[in-house]
Amino acid sequence: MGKSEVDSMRSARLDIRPDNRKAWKFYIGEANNNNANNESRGKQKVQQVVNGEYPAVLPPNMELFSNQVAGHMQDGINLGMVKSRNRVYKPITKETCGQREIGFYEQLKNSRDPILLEVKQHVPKYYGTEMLTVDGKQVKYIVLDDVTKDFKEPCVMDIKIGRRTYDPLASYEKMIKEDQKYHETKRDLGFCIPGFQVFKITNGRVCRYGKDYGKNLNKETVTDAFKIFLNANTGLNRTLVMQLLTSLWRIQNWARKQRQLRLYSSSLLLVYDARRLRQNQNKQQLIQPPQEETVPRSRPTLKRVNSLNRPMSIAMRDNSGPSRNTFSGLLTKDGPILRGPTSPTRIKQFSPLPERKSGPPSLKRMHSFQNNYDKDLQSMKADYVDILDQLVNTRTNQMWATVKIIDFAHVFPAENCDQDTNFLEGVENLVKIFESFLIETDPSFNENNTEMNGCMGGMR
Ligand SMILES: Nc1ncnc2c1ncn2[C@@H]1O[C@H](COP(=O)(O)OP(=O)(O)OP(=O)(O)O)[C@@H](O)[C@H]1O
Ligand SMILES: O=P(O)(O)O[C@@H]1[C@H](O)[C@H](O)[C@@H](OP(=O)(O)O)[C@H](OP(=O)(O)O)[C@H]1O
Repeated sequence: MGKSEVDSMRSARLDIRPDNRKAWKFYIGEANNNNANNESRGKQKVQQVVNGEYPAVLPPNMELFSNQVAGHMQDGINLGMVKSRNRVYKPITKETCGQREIGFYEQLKNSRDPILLEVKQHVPKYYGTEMLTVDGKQVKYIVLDDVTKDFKEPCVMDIKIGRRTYDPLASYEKMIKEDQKYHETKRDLGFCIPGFQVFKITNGRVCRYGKDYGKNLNKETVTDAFKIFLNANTGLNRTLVMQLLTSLWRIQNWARKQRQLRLYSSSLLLVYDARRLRQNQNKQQLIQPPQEETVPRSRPTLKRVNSLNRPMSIAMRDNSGPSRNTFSGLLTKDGPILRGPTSPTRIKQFSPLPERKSGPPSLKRMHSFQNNYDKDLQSMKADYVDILDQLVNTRTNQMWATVKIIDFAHVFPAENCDQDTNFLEGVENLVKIFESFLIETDPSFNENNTEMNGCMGGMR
């Protein structure tokens, strides 16, 4: 995104004086650091700035959830998410949708079905429902684990999955209304971005981007949105991208297998801790030689990699090679599962805190771009395994980024036992974008990319 675009969006910044009655969902720009985890801040202020800017009269120990980035907010008409300690409370305002969502969580709670047991790992923990008195009215809430609870500076992005975001019972008007929203990204990518917040690692300020920003994105500018979210202005962080991809690959793998659900209008919630990112970046700066620090990581030459068709998802590519041992997209606590010619195999026994013997994976493209590129991806994958090993198999507190599936208000049973392509395609496109970021974080990417640009100009 160019500076002028950022500036023009900044001009849309919302005045956060108490008498301002606009919801922050229209807000784009910087706000005070009103991190909900920062208990020293006044509750009243948090309630004014976030979640629709309408303070609600809440039960004691409850407050508006300041890390809510999308969905229905406290705005004078709708109720927003509230929180208490480590739990968030989602109000049931539409009876049918609410019952459907409760039904889904209850089904997960009681099921022994392997597919449901697997997806349970990717949804927030469910604590049942509770009645609360809000603004003098009795309201039923779904109680969930707050997925931002362990993060000091939670960066949160809501990505609504699917070209189609209405369910089979939607009215004609609802279908039209949904199809008109976030039109370009839904049509071209199968997902849209209704909102996100990011703590800038450079100054600790929180920036929020609402639905109006998301509705104007297209398949090119969506990359800018991700880079803003990932704090990439000082360079994309490889560990961050890898952690998010680890979750995304697992969700993708589940979505490829499952044949029993249709997830309409569900979201993937990407969360990470900017505090940990800052620490990680600082550590990197101490280890890396100074000249590497000055090399810009993101260059305009990324177009080829960012194409939705290329590269194919690494995990998808793996599934297509019957004669090779390849990453299946399935990670277990014992490490990634590889798919061989006959049966799934585990490529290596992971030991805690392994040492990387060689340097980071690199792309080498000397002659044919196509051939070497494919091989490069394969060999890079072996190196990713080392990183995955560190991320997945060691202490969980080393994880400071994850992805959860949320919002099951429009979940339906699958009628013909086939894939939920509407959900799957959105996830796969998202995975491809993050895989392109992973390649971009390869230390030798820029070097090789520059080499390639000399002889491959026509390819872009
Ligand atoms: N378990 C959770 N932990 C942390 N934040 C959450 C959690 N669940 C939801 N949120 C926050 O609340 C927002 C809205 O959640 P959700 O999509 O479930 O609500 P909704 O009102 O049904 O949304 P929509 O208007 O898209 O139907 C999310 O974007 C996210 O910021
Ligand atoms: O992103 P936007 O522009 O806010 O669009 C809203 C979004 O699609 C919600 O998912 C939807 O709620 P449901 O999922 O409950 O249908 C809501 O419908 P609503 O206006 O009927 O509440 C839409 O307005």
